[in-house]
Amino acid sequence: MEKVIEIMNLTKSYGNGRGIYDLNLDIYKGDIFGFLGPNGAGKTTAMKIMTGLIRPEQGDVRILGHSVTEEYEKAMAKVGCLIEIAESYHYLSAFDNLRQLARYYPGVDHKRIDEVLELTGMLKFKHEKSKKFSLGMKQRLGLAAAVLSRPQVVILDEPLNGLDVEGMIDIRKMIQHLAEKEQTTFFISSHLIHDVELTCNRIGVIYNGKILNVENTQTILKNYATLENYFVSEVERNGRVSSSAS
Ligand SMILES: Nc1ncnc2c1ncn2[C@@H]1O[C@H](COP(=O)(O)OP(=O)(O)OP(=O)(O)O)[C@@H](O)[C@H]1O
Repeated sequence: MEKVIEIMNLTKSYGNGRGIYDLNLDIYKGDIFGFLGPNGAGKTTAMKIMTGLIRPEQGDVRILGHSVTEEYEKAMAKVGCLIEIAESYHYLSAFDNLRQLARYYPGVDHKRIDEVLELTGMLKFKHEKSKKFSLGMKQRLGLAAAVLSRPQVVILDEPLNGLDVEGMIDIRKMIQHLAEKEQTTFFISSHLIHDVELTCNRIGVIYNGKILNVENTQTILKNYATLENYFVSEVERNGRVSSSAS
């Protein structure tokens, strides 16, 4: 199986002693990988390093064979991402926001813009200015932007932030559609245990800055019936639960 993302010995500690410690993960082509952990576990820290927003103290990340710390542009060439806030030009419509972005990608035409607006449930708001959008609509537009260029790898930090139930279902369908039809590999962080169970085919549990385990979703459900049972069991095996993913 082709390794698309390799996270090797990744370490970053903040002044307060928190952070991530010696993270190791391999993500394979076509994976919808769920990076599951409670608040403060270290998910955003790892993903900021993966997308070059902060530098690690130790270790590295390779995406499609290129080091993020040494060959940043090559590593990110085929990556779409949404980390923390979904930014947009407030005085432009959803369509015009994506048209601006499309200028950087020669293969992206108006048909593709409509396609990603449809996939994210935003087609009906195509001509509305983003300043009028709710948090969930901004998030959907951010997700449309992340997949616009048909990236081979998509890195999403808490993609369901601000989304209602319909939004969660739309985005889950979009992720599964792109993984199947465009062989896109997804790396998705979340503390929403139920959604990770329904969306992801492999799951890594991160807790207090350390990876506890990585397992196929099918195997987890076969052995533990629910992802929640597995999560609690993994956390208890590695130390008591002091907070829980919900
Ligand atoms: N800039 C910073 N300075 C100091 N501590 C930080 C900084 N950024 C994060 N931390 C700490 O590092 C730990 C990991 O934070 P991180 O944001 O990576 O967690 P997370 O898993 O993404 O959490 P959440 O689900 O709440 O977004 C937390 O304990 C947090 O308080």
